[in-house]
Amino acid sequence: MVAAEVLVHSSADAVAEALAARLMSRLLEIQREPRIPEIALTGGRIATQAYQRMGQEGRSSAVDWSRIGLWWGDERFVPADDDDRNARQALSALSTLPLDLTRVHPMPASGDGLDLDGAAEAYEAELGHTALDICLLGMGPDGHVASLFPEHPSSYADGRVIPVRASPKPPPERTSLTLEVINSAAEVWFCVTGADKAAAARLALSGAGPLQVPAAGAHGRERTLWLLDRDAAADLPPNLVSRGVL
Ligand SMILES: O=C(O)[C@H](O)[C@@H](O)[C@H](O)[C@H](O)COP(=O)(O)O
Repeated sequence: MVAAEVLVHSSADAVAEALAARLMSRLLEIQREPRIPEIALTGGRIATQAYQRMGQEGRSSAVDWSRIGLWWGDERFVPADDDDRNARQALSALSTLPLDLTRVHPMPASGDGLDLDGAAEAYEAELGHTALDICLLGMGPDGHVASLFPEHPSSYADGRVIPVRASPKPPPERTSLTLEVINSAAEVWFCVTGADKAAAARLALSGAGPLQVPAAGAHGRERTLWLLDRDAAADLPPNLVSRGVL
């Protein structure tokens, strides 16, 4: 497994700014190969702030927004027009960009004609074995990533896309990629801010078990990047941060 790179920024805003800049730069690099980047997006405040920044600055960048595949790491199983939908938040932030919607793959919403199991199955079929270039992840204060929660059936489930019931964080019904898919991505990028994440960040970066701390089990094949603010990094061992590498 490649060592995690740990980068600490001065504030949550700086993490969002860095995430947006890094994403745009990496998208451009992949397009120049030339290839269509396939990216799994996350929900969460910082990622959404980064998407807003991309929505504002992206048009003047050299990124070809019509040649990007967008997927989601997890989704709340609520109606498509519910503001809680990760996809709705991201796509509203990115609405200024000329995305090719045939390459945009939100997870099914409730009311789309599928029950929760059917929604997970349909997304698994749609995703197939798409080679994800980057999987973005937030992390909850409990160490959850996507909708894989500690000591919860979601963290034990087999499969590539799973239905999640009785989520400890509302809403209770969700769909989620599993670690099998997340860890097949070339790169996994975490964006984690706030003092309430400090303990989980320490555990995740110190070899905790993935059933107890799902974030500990997420890593990219080629790169695992942690973008944190000072508050979230406060409990990390100093050697980890100063060397910048685990
Ligand atoms: O589906 C969800 O409930 C969220 O997407 C959640 O998984 C989020 O990514 C983390 O809780 C981090 O969120 P913040 O970055 O806003 O703290």
